[in-house]
Amino acid sequence: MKQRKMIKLGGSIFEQLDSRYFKEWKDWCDAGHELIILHGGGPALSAYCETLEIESVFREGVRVTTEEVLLGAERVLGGEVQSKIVYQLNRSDLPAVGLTGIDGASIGGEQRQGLGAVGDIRFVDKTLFETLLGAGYIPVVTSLITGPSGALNSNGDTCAIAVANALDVDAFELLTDVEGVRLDGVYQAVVTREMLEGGIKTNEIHGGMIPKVEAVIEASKQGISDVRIRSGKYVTSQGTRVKEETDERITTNLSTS
Ligand SMILES: Nc1ncnc2c1ncn2[C@@H]1O[C@H](COP(=O)(O)OP(=O)(O)O)[C@@H](O)[C@H]1O
Ligand SMILES: CC(=O)N[C@@H](CCC(=O)OP(=O)(O)O)C(=O)O
Repeated sequence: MKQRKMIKLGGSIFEQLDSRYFKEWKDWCDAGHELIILHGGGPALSAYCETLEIESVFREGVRVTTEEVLLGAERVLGGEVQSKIVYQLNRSDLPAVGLTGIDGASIGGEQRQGLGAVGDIRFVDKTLFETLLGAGYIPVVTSLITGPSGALNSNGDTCAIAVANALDVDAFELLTDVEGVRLDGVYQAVVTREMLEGGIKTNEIHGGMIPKVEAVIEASKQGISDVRIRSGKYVTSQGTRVKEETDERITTNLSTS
């Protein structure tokens, strides 16, 4: 049966992504399944800001987005980063189309108070994504969304789970620069939602890992069966899988190479 997978490609990883992922995705698509990619680009945006001597300020992993930072986000996330990803996919025989949440007013929201042009997602209109998927394309989306008076900057992980929910995906995978979620000092192969919530409370899960963990908790609550945070550096990494509530099996092996 045809399955649908959402991959969130972290900005921390896309420059060092294991090229064998393209083969994994090609095999997935060749088997008749569908793929949608949502990408960030936080480090590239911070580098752009540094060049212009704009300070990058984050509050709990969320970038304070002044008007000049927003312009940078449009240039860097929707421009430079996205075209590189789309180019690489096309070159790997994976037909990709780059989009933001402004295209087709596909992702919309409200401005969050106190952080400048940061957007909280209120709706996802899946029409454009479904049209592209139905025509055999891989939508490659970044987390700029439609606000009441222009573009707003959203967190990539939060955006990924919102789109994944709207598209009713079967698998939700976040690729980042670490091999999974570290709890009690160890990268975990399988975790429960309770373990993740505990890790946020104790602060062992912090910074950019917080929106990822919140996204996988939400994915698990929505009943998505295959939910994981995985290293983009090694295609062999199985990462951290969120245990299904009904699944009693515990996997202990965590492989990276
Ligand atoms: N408990 C944790 N386990 C793993 N990584 C963590 C944890 N807490 C914080 N992190 C940090 O989260 C980072 C990944 O988040 P982020 O840099 O935003 O990635 P991305 O650009 O892929 O979205 C890791 O590099 C790591 O430093
Ligand atoms: C509001 C907010 O924080 N937006 C993020 C969007 C990019 C992102 O999420 O990039 P990663 O996937 O690399 O973390 C930012 O400006 O950095």
